[in-house]
Amino acid sequence: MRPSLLDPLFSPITSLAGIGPKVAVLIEKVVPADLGDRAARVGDLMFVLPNSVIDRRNRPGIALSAEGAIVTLEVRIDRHQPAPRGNRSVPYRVFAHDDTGEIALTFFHAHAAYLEKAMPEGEKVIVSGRMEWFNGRPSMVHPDHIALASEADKLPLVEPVYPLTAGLSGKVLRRAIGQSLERLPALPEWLDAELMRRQSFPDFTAALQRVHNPADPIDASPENAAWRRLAYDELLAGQVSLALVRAKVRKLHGRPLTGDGRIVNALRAALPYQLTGSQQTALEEIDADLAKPERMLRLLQGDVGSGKTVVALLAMARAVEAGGQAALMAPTEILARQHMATIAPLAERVGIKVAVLTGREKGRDRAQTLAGLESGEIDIVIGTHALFQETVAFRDLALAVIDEQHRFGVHQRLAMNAKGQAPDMLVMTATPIPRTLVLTAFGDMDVSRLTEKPAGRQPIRTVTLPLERIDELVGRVRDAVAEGQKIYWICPLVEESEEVKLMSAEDRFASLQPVFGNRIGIVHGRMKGADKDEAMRAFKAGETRVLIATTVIEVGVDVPDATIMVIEHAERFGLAQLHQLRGRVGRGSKPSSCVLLYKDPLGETAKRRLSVMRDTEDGFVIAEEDLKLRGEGELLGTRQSGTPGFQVARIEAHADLLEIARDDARLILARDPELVSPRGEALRLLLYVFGRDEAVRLLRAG
Ligand SMILES: Nc1ncnc2c1ncn2[C@@H]1O[C@H](COP(=O)(O)OP(=O)(O)OP(=O)(O)O)[C@@H](O)[C@H]1O
Repeated sequence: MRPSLLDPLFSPITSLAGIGPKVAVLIEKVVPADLGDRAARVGDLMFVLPNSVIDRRNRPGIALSAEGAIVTLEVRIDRHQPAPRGNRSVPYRVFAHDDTGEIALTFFHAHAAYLEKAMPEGEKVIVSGRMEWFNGRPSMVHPDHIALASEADKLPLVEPVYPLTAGLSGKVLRRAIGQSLERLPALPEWLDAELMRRQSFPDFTAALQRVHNPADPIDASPENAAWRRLAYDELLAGQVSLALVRAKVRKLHGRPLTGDGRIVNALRAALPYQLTGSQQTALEEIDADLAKPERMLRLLQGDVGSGKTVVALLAMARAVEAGGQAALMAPTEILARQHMATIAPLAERVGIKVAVLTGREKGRDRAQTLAGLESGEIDIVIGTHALFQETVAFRDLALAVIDEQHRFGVHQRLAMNAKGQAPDMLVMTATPIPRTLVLTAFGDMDVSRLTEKPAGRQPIRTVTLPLERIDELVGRVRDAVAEGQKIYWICPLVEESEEVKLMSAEDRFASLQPVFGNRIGIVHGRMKGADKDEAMRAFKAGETRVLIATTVIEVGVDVPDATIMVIEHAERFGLAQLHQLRGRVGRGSKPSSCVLLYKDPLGETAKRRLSVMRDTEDGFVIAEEDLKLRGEGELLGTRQSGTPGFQVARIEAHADLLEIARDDARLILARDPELVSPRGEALRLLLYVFGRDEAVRLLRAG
């Protein structure tokens, strides 16, 4: 049971002043925690850390302020010049001066009453914002801060800048974060005093305060002791939790799984292709693990399109051959059904019975599947997380395959499994993460890598095209359809509150339908499950040739004869996502291409991302570039800043802490395996603070 001390951090953010359900949805987008199905909590807000700071200590005076610089000015207000009635293009101007010169403070669509109150004529006022020159005269358009000189202490000197999303203002977010810090209870120290001294770590609360209320820009940087302290806490929580999971998982006895090869060989013979060398090697490694009496905990890592599914299938076939059952858990419903569609025909040819189980299976079908799993009549079940969350009883689950694609946080699921039966575990990931990250995200699992693509694949030709030239593109797509090709056309998710006008998937569908008639389909997240299935089926079968889609198709969708991928507003997507999306084509033997449609003007980071995409198809190279470009925070709706799987730690800045945390965790658990000493008790709190509840539950009296 979670100590009630922590309750304030676990209440929903809507319990904060000024946060209604709508704002809450926006805040959930910038919260770095992997929220999964849950709503954001007050405690998640503490870890929304600044991307950068604005230094407002620069007070050069009007005449000496450089154009474009952020400055703070103490001025006397001379005169208000309201905008003329009925002409909204002329701004409201406030003229003011200091000892060095004069300035015009400019406001569009201004609220006159507010401005008069904030800047009374004749008064001294402090304004802070970006200096501009207009018609040769100093001006400031919409100062960020305005305060009477007598209330100067209300102005932040160094202001943190947080990641934002359309519709969410920095002010609202800052207030919410401020409230979360106020609710933080006094917590006992969980770190070793000697380590804190050596690293100059402040205590947890002080560290959060310093990062959110920097007195100097350095206070809010990841290299600073305050941020490093928080990163260390997170890494330690991760390492302790992994160590706990591992200890429990390994304790549960496994059993050797071997077979006579009858089913596996028949399956291999039924495949329409030869396995690649690395598929072959991965299977040998898996077979060797399965044959051992200990439990298998293996990660199968392979870039998009490298052919992980068939490896999973053959591993599951081995488990079945050995007399057990197997389960495959997919990250999305579409993917679960797709796996079902590819696996079922092959499996049935060799006498394996397969069923699908997701939240959508209801009534008699569901009851039948559940009964089949319990009796052992069903050999392999494919589903979503519903598989493990519910009380699905197996006769004898021998192997669980978890298709993580590019999600992280697998040890929650491992922990869940540590309680029940003790199946061998194979985790599949398409994220080409560097070794250090494998260690932190997955612990010391054994790793198999698919390093080559199936034979006969051709490179994908990637081009970038400005949105204005969309007509040319439509012409080319029309030709491609006439030749019998299949085209994905991806549109970004659009929020209702979005100010910038973007084409949504539905708008794009409507605009292209006159061109393509009944050869065009659409699939997006808000459609009903059955409609999504139908759209995918029609595209797969070739009834539709152009599929307009949102990123619901990003993960793992496999239509091998699709050859063109159009990504609209490519500048809005992260590199990892672009790579995943592009990986939907180039999966067969025909040449494929990817068109990145972008809207000018492109920011520096976006430009860089698109050029990386043009230059390489190598997932590892892309992952590394991605890490470098992260944190620049110009993306919408995606958690961009930081290292995937972490809220606070940045692998570039904190890699040195990782090893220390790992050794620390080992030492702690060697001395106090159930975390019952005073420090152990404090560490339990740390685990909760970083969302490692599953790990605490594995402890005695957890
Ligand atoms: N050895 C092989 N030779 C030829 N084709 C193969 C081979 N292995 C797999 N394939 C085919 O390659 C395609 C991609 O395989 P699969 O869907 O398993 O990829 P994946 O690794 O899951 O990639 P992603 O992460 O992009 O979903 C499938 O159409 C599959 O049938």
